[in-house]
Amino acid sequence: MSLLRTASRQLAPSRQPFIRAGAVAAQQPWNRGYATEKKIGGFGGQKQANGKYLVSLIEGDGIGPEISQSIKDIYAAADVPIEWEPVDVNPILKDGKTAIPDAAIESIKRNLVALKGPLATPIGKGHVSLNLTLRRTFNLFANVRPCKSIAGYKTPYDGVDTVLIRENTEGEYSGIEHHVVDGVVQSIKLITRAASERVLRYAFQYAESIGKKKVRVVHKATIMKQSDGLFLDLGLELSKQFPNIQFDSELLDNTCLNIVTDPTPYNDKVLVMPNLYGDILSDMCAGLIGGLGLTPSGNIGDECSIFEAVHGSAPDIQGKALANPTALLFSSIMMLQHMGLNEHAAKIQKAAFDTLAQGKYLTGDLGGKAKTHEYAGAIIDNLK
Ligand SMILES: NC(=O)C1=CN([C@@H]2O[C@H](COP(=O)(O)OP(=O)(O)OC[C@H]3O[C@@H](n4cnc5c(N)ncnc54)[C@H](O)[C@@H]3O)[C@@H](O)[C@H]2O)C=CC1
Ligand SMILES: O=C(O)CCC(=O)C(=O)O
Ligand SMILES: [Mg+2]
Repeated sequence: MSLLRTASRQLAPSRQPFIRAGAVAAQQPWNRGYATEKKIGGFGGQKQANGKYLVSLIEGDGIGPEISQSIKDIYAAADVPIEWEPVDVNPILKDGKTAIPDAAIESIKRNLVALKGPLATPIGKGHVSLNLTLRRTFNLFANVRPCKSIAGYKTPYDGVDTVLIRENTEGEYSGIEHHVVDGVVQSIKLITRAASERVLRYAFQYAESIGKKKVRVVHKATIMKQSDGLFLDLGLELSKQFPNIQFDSELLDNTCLNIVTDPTPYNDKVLVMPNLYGDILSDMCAGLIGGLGLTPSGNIGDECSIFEAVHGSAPDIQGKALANPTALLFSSIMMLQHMGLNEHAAKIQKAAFDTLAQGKYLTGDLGGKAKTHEYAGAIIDNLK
C-alpha cells in the first residue's frame, strides 16, 4: 500500500473537502531532485480558494530569520503558490512542563506542512528541546536526511549520495531522565516495537520509491542487546516483506570509519537507525560534502510533516549575514516535492545548483565572500 494511501485513510473527515497537493502529485511523475528523486511519502498541503497553499513557517533562532528571509525572497521571485503563515514557537509552561503554544500547533495541524528554521536548546538546565517536542507532538516518526555532493563544489569526497533515516520520536532522545541519588543519574533509551516498525517500514518503502537497492540498519546491538537488538530484529523481520530490497546491518562505529574512508559504497543504500545515531551521523555526512550549510531534512509523519535543515541556530555567525541558506532551501525543495509542486521544486533547485556551480556568489562556509542575501540574489537571477 502506498504511503499516500496509508496516510489518506487517516484523514480527519473535517479536512476532506480541501484539495490535497499530494493527491494530485500521486498522478504525476516525480522530478529528479537534490533531496529526493521521488516522492518521500505522506501528502502535503491544502489548497485555499485563492489557489495557494498555506504553509506554517517557523523562522527559528540565531541565523533562522536570516536564512528564512532568503527562502521567502526566492519563493516570491519564483512565483511559488505558497503563502507563509508565521508561527511563534517560543515555549510556554503548561502544567509545569515546557510546551509549544497552542496557536502554533493549530497552524501546523491545519496546514499539514511546515518549514522550520533552527531552534536553540539550552545546554544542561533550561527548557527541553523544542525540535524534539515538535517531532513528538506531531508524531513525525521518520527523519529523512539525504546528503549529496554538489556538482562544481569540490570536497575531498566525490559522488556522495547517502540517505539516512533516523527514528525521530524515542530512543536515546525519549527525554526520560532521573536523578537516582547524589552523583548518580539515569537516562532511559526507550525502544518500542511500534515506533521501530514504523520507521523501518518507512525506510524500506522509501528505498523502493527512490530506486535504492539496499536497506542497512546501523546499530550497537552488541552492547545494547535488548534495545538495539529489538530494532535490528524488527528490521530483519520486515525485510521479508520487501524481497526486492537487500537487507543488512552494520555497527555504528564501523559505519563512521567506513563512510569517512569511502562514502561511495553507501550510495546504493538507505541507512536506518535509532535517534541519537542518526543525529550524529547526519552531521558527519554533511562534513563529506561541504558542511551543514548544505544538508536538508524532512520530519515525516502520517499527517503533518515539518521540513528543516540538519544544522542548528549557529550562534557564532548569527546576525552577520554569513549564513548559508542552502540547507533550508533544499529542505523547502523536499517540502515542495512532498506537496507535489514538482515544477517549482525543479526550477528553484536548478537555480541553486547553477549558482553553486558558478561559484561566484558563495557564502563563507563554502569559501566564498557573498553575504546571505547576495547568494540568494544570485539564485533569483538564475531563476530567469
Ligand atoms: N534542528 C534544529 O533546530 C537544531 C538545533 N540545534 C541547536 O542549535 C544551537 C547551536 O548548535 P551548534 O552545536 O552550534 O550547531 P550548529 O549546527 O548551529 O552550528 C555548527 C557549526 O556549523 C556552522 N553552521 C551551521 N549552519 C550553518 C549555515 N547555514 N551556514 C553556515 N554555517 C553554518 C555554525 O556556524 C557552526 O560553526 C544549539 O542550541 C542546538 O541545540 C542544533 C542542531 C539542530
Ligand atoms: O534539538 C536540538 O537542540 C538539537 C537537535 C538536533 O541536533 C537535530 O535535530 O539534528
Ligand atoms: Mg543534530
